[in-house]
Amino acid sequence: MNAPEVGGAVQRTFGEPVLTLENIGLGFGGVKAIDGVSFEVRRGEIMAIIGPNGAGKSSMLNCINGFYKPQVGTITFKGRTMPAMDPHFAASNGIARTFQNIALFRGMSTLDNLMTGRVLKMKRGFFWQALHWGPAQKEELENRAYVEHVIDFLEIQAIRRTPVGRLPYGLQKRVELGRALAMEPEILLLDEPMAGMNVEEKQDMSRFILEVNEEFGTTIVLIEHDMGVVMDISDHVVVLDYGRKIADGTPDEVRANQQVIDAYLGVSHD
Ligand SMILES: Nc1ncnc2c1ncn2[C@@H]1O[C@H](COP(=O)(O)OP(=O)(O)OP(=O)(O)O)[C@@H](O)[C@H]1O
Repeated sequence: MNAPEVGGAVQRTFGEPVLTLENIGLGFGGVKAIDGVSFEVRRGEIMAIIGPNGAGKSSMLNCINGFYKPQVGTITFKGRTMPAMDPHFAASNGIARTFQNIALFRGMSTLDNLMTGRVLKMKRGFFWQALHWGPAQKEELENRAYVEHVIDFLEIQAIRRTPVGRLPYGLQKRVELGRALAMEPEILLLDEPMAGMNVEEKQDMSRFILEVNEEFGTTIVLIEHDMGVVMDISDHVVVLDYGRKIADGTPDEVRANQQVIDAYLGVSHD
């Protein structure tokens, strides 16, 4: 990745596509949630999917992590071209996800929630874990060390033992990001990471997303309605409207696109 200065703004360029979606079509009964959408996600970029409510953004993330199966099109990931993503293949090959509505274990501590993000990394079976001995103990220590690293990185040391249900909303969102990071993702899917946050919480979350991208080299695909945030942190923006792609480019290109202004940017939304 390099970052030449272009007209004062830093324009980053990226390597090969890490994920390719081609002509994706997904319907629910008579509703076409996604209609012939294609795009590429390049390694190391921060990509945003934007568009009005019901445009198909969450459905798109659900196709990427294998939660939904498109009826049309292909997804290419890790050299495999598939009609639909297999959820286990996605998770075990580094696609992690956060949700629009926080999906944490509310009664469990921050630390324990983050440890659940390590489950796919645990190679030793239940027998060894139960014995808490030998290879299983070593593995647990390694997993714990990685989680501690994530806790330090997200500056949540003070809430490590707090049940997440007792935390304010902004911190719960940060813990959810932490659990996804604990999976050591190659691609991180964030569904409205700033929804419901105040200005200060949004600034913190933006900073963490940029730092995750920078320090862990994680490719990020996010859905977000706050256009200030999207235009500030994204390298690449795809715009959906009624399930169709209406624009695909840099934030500047998308901001200047008349169809995008008419469908989304020019109207009020939250
Ligand atoms: N599981 C489902 N069953 C039936 N219809 C669905 C399902 N998931 C999504 N849809 C429909 O597909 C369309 C696209 O929804 P989707 O949630 O992907 O849009 P979105 O752009 O993420 O919207 P928002 O910004 O409101 O979250 C909508 O008409 C929605 O009602």
